Amino acid sequence: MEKPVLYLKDASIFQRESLILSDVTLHVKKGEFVYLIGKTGTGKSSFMKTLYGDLPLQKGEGEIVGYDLATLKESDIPFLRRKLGVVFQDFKLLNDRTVKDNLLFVLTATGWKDKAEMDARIDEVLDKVGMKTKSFKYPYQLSGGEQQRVAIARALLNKPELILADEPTGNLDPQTSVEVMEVLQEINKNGNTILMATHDYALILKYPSKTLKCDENQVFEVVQKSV
Ligand SMILES: Nc1ncnc2c1ncn2[C@@H]1O[C@H](COP(=O)(O)OP(=O)(O)OP(=O)(O)O)[C@@H](O)[C@H]1O
Repeated sequence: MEKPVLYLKDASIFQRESLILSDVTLHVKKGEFVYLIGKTGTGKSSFMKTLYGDLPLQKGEGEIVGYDLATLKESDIPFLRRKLGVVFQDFKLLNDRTVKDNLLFVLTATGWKDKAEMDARIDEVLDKVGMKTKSFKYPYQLSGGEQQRVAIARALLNKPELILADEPTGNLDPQTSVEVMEVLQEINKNGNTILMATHDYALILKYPSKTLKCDENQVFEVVQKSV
């Protein structure tokens, strides 16, 4: 059996001393699209932060893209993040540079050297999200949906083993949310594994997939009907 991209066993998620989620056990396999849902404050962001190394896993077992979360060191975090693509609600693009330069910044920071290879990779990821013709624009010249598509392209640059998307449609109107979701669906069809935190139930109904729910300090899988 192929090793899961992510697994947690009896894991607890804390914010300082407060227990946010306890006894979390789950697997995400290569190629899956998994939703993480739950009301505001139930711990979705804390859960995501633990996965990308922003919060330590203090109790239980966890492995993500080959990294042991319980023994993760500060110095491992940049390497872990290279194997993950993280997408945030507020896009987090650098406003003082163009789309292309936003992506070049990441490639340079992650050790790419060859200019032609960098250009080709940028073209490739922008093409995947339908933004190839806008590489010269500044983020503030783009709509929210376009900015999020650029952020998704940025997440794809280093061919991540897992994409973590924390409320990627949270700042977008319903129509634009669907457009961004179409991009994520397409990427998933091409083999990318995606874990997406959301409270947009309309999207889940439109694009049904495995769904984990945070509630009362627990995470459990729900069947679509009871979402
Ligand atoms: N930096 C922090 N320090 C202490 N407690 C925090 C911190 N961040 C979040 N919390 C608490 O942890 C709990 C879970 O918050 P979290 O942001 O993970 O929830 P969420 O489900 O992602 O909510 P939302 O949908 O509003 O982002 C909340 O009770 C919150 O008050």
